Amino acid sequence: MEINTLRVESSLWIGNKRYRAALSGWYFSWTELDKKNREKKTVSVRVAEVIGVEDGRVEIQPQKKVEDTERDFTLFYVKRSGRGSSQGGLWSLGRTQFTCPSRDLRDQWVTQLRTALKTHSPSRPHRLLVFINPFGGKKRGKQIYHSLVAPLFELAGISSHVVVTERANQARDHILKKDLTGFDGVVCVGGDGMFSELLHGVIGRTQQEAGLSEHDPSGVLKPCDLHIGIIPAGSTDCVCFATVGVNDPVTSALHIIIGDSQPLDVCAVHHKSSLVRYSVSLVGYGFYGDVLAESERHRWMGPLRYDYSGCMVYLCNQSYQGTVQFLPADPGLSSPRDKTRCLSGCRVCSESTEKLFPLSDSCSLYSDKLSQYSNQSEGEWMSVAGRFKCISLTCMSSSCPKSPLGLSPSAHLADGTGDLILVRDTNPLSFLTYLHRHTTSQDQFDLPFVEVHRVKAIKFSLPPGEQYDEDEDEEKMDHNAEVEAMEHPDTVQGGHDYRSSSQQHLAGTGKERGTPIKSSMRDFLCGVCCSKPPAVSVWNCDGEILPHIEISCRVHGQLVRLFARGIEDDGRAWGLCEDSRNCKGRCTPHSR
Ligand SMILES: Nc1ncnc2c1ncn2[C@@H]1O[C@H](COP(=O)(O)OP(=O)(O)OP(=O)(O)O)[C@@H](O)[C@H]1O
Repeated sequence: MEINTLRVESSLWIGNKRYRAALSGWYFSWTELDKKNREKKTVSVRVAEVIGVEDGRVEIQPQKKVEDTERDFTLFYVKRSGRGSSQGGLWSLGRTQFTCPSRDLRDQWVTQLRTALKTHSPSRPHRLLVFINPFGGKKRGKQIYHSLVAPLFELAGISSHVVVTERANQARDHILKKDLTGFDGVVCVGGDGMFSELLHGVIGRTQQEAGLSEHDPSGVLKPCDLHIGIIPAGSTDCVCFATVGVNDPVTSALHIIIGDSQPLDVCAVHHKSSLVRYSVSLVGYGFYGDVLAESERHRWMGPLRYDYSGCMVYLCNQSYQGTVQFLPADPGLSSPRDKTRCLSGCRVCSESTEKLFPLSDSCSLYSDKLSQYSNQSEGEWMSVAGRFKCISLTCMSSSCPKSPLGLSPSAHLADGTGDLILVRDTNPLSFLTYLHRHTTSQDQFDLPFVEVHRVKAIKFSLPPGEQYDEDEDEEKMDHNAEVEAMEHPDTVQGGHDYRSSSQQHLAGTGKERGTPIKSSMRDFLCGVCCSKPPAVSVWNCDGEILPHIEISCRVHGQLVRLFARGIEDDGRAWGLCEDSRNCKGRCTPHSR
């Protein structure tokens, strides 16, 4: 065996087959040899994707079994198992047992592989703070973590501190208030609601420590160091799907272990001068707000409630008046209709990093950076007024299993912009065409009543003279919450109320609401049976109803980092890119 810093090579056996194994640079590979020493098939594993190397013959599933045979070692690594299927980004744990000619050689291989791992994969987490929502999705959070994820963390030498939540917002409060020294990241086992708790905790904590206010709508926020990991176990896992490409606990655990890092834009939503919420996927008014408000009344239906409510709200055929002002993003960088996809290693996003943080050198820590627009000139605001079926702002494609290309197929995860989609009032059939196109590969923006803009910020206001009395409604809302508590004491009990638990957490405002569904807005379905349709809708902010209608939103480029790498291009779904100016082989054109 030749050992130097560049290359390690020797014969190894897998079962009774002989291989030539080599560790060189970034790869460990083994090539099968026949009796005449001719090379057959080669398997190559990136060192950065090796999960662990163990002495002996080791199994970890269904439970850990170690047979400490002295000439064997076992390699665990990331295996891409979904190629060519609908599960493009699916990863599993690969395991290969090697037999060496001698014990000495076995020890040398194990040492060299472990050293290579440290050298080529320096940003792996060592200690994680894990929050499990025991009630999320099908209530399998604890089981998913302990049976699928914890054994992988143990194998990779990651120590984790686990908190099983007992109330809504416990994870957010823990991150905001407790000592987090020594943790390299926070992980949630749950759905989008749990992710949102971690998002608010991590952003709030970072701003607190930097002495920055979150309430100034045009303020600068500091990007967060602490990475967020998502183990999908909710009824809606859209953020996981949009950043990993698949909702699978093992795939997400493997991304966390190898220390993948995906920056993510975050939209801060303000009402006047106070922060309402942060969003990473959808801030939507009209149809999407109404569907959420309606679905809250049918929680007992489980995930089916969204389909049911979608049909009901569609039948109501509502539209709403308002004025949307927006600050366009630089059209020279990218456009929502350039037919590219933001995939792993996206060039538009990496070029945006230099633009977002021009003063920091690429090696410096994110903690030294402040998010964009701190001192850039803002550009000119534009304005569109009218009657809309829906108004949506999304910071990512918002793809999900039901809509594989998403709300805005060419949106980017980390370019500091969001896509504003305005769907003007139209007849029910045309609106159905718009909705249906989200489930196919047809262009939903290629319709005369739809416009889409890539933006840095937006403001929404009601028409002059039709200002909505939010204060009065808030009073009604509080009153309603009290009435509801009296009528249903079993469902509205302090912190243990699961039904109301997925509601508003207003980071930093100190204001938490009993129920966010405003009394006068609840009746929007009356359009079906009575003649007076409601004048206003509600905002759906990543699956939560906002307590305000007149809001402003600003996109903060790359404000947080996830343990993910974006959707990997499996060369199947999107075809090949040849000359698109923006993608250069990274953002490939989608199949339209
Ligand atoms: N122990 C708990 N009891 C009640 N609520 C909790 C608890 N832990 C977390 N929550 C809240 O539950 C909400 C929903 O959780 P999560 O997103 O994990 O599941 P989900 O099934 O996808 O939710 P939803 O159906 O609302 O999309 C979150 O907003 C979170 O704040």
